[in-house]
Amino acid sequence: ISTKTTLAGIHFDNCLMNAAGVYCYDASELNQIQNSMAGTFVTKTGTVTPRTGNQVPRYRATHLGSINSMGLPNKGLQYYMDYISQQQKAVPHKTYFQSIAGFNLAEDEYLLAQIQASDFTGVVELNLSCPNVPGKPQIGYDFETVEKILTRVFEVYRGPLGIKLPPYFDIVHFDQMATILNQFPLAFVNSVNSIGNGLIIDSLSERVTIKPKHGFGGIGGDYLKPTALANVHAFYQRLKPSIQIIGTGGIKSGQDAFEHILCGASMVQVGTALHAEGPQIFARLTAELKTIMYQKGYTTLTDFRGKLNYLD
Ligand SMILES: O=C(O)c1[nH]c(=O)[nH]c(=O)c1Cl
Repeated sequence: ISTKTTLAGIHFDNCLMNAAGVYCYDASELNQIQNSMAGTFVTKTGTVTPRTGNQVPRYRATHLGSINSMGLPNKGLQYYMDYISQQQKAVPHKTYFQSIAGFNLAEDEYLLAQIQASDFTGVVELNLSCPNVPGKPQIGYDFETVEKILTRVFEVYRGPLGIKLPPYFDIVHFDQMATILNQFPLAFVNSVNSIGNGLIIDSLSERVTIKPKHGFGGIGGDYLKPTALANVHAFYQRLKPSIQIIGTGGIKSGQDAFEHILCGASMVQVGTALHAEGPQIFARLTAELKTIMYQKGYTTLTDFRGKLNYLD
């Protein structure tokens, strides 16, 4: 029984990995993912220059998930490129993901030009969905801008590249986004990022739980799972077969991973639960997923990927 997968024509021994932003801020955290059962890692979204991010407390977990308004704290693209360059030499049989975000089209072009000019042989995840940079809109909800960015991106970048999208909540939005995305040679679409601008309250103290943005922040975990599964399946149904799906949101058990794959995911990313449990979670999730596959008589992910049944 194998949980291996292929994405962008590249083989991964395991379909489980971290979600950008969790356990991937610096070399210490990335080493822990690298030394876990995860199939690979994605870096914290890298920007043109390092960022300290928003004021703490900026992350809070509840028994049902998490809220965060980190504000894109990161070491800057070059730090992550240097780390991946080192890992490509030290552990060459794995392929790594670099998450990036520019604050405008020029920055997107600059980041991609830097990667193109480097020895990077991995996969780029362009984050179009950070909800927590005050004053900056969620690009993923501005369809015209998404199309403009992707047009330029594929004029300048030639390697495998996918995008991280916010969750959508309207069937027509799935249709409109899929129509736009199907124009481009995307390697994948990663659905979903956190549900933007939720609010979790401590009713005892009658206060919000994180400092930035009056307590508003991206929602992850159990709260997010039904939305994540819907976005994974909606895009799986609508996108051309060459654009694969990475499923992110609400994965804390082998069953959750199984459900994302049943909805069409080729790779699954773990955020909130990884933050709570640590990198040993990948051993647990892999074992649980294999047990489910065994019980159902499946030996590979292709036996059930995308084969969700309807009631009609
Ligand atoms: O506040 C953040 O750093 C953040 N937080 C999220 O929940 N998703 C993102 O894409 C980012 Cl960039």
